[in-house]
Amino acid sequence: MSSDTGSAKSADPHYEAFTAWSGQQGVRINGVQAAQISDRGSGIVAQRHIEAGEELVNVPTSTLLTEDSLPANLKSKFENLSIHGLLASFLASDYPQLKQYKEWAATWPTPNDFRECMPMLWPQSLRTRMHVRDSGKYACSMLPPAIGCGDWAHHSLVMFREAVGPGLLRKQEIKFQKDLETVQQVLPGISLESYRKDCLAMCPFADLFNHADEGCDVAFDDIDYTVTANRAYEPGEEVFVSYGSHSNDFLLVEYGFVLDSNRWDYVPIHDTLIPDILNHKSQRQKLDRVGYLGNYTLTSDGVCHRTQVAIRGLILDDKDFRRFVHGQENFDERDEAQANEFIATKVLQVYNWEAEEALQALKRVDDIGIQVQKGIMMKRWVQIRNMIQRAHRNYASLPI
Ligand SMILES: C[S@@+](CC[C@H](N)C(=O)[O-])C[C@H]1O[C@@H](n2cnc3c(N)ncnc32)[C@H](O)[C@@H]1O
Repeated sequence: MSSDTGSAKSADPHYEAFTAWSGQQGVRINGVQAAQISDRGSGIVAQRHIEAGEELVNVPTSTLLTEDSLPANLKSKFENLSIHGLLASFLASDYPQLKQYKEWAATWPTPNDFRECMPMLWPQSLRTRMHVRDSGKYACSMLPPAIGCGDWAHHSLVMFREAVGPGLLRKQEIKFQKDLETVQQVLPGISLESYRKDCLAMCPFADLFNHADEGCDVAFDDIDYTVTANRAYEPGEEVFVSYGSHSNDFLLVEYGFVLDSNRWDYVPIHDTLIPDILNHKSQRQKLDRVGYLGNYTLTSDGVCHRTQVAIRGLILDDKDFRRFVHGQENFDERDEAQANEFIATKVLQVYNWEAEEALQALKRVDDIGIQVQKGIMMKRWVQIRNMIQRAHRNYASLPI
């Protein structure tokens, strides 16, 4: 499930039975149906012309599978378990209450679907590689920096690894591991594979909508969950909702796919600023005092304003720095050129080098069992490289 250019065909019989079952639970479905979409499993398509503002799906809140719908004797067994953990324990268990979701469960992703798309389940050969440098061999990440743990291969960053916090994947793994340990103490027989089918709340039928960076309107209260058309749709067209304003790195770690076109996409560039800016106490304090410490990002349009401030902290004297922060800068071409030079060489060239290296290393991965995973990762690195190269045009006259 890796792209947003899929084509639709009718869903298999499981989905017909699930649609009928959803109707029996009180779910109203209007003008849309489940369909199989290449590269993203199932999805929802328009059955007929749909007008903007039409209600497409209405799900009674009482039919959602949430913490509240779990058996009391399951919940009472656990303290400090996340909702994800509780739901996963229920789905992995043999509680008789599970039987009522039989038609729904037949449409859930298989363990193999998870193995293919969720980085948490990818083998080490796709996560880490050894990088040889004059002074030795380093284990570095093949995952994009936002996802991995700061294990960059670039020489300017190797010595600052410790300063880089855990990436999105590591944070997810820490949470997962903590929940799993709690669950295994209480239910020692639980299988890891079934437990991994993780969730927060499950919403019958509406969960079939795939994500786009802009989608239908979703409203939710104590009574119902409704999806309303944000624009007109033609028959056969896929109808999306938005899971949130997420970057592709986040979508990859949490949902197992990246969008081809994502207006919310960015990459964090904190790490690349560590050697020159963030590793120096006085610079950190200076930025902290004005509220500009951390959260530095890059999009195809260039670095964010916070990054510009961080770099000005390095190249301007205190007086000019304060003026810059307050938007009263005395524009000086030399300062601008110095900042551009810093961005082009210290941020973008470093990141571009990392992307090229990771792509080369990924090309060499020839394990036949992980070609889908490799494809997703290469796609993400190519996106990152393109983002860097487009941004670079703003700061240098020659291409990277
Ligand atoms: C809520 S489900 C949507 C229904 C799902 N496609 C299915 O077959 O059951 C979310 C999952 O669908 C897939 N997905 C959603 N939007 C996608 C997209 N734009 N491109 C690729 N996969 C997508 C991802 O695997 C994601 O974890």
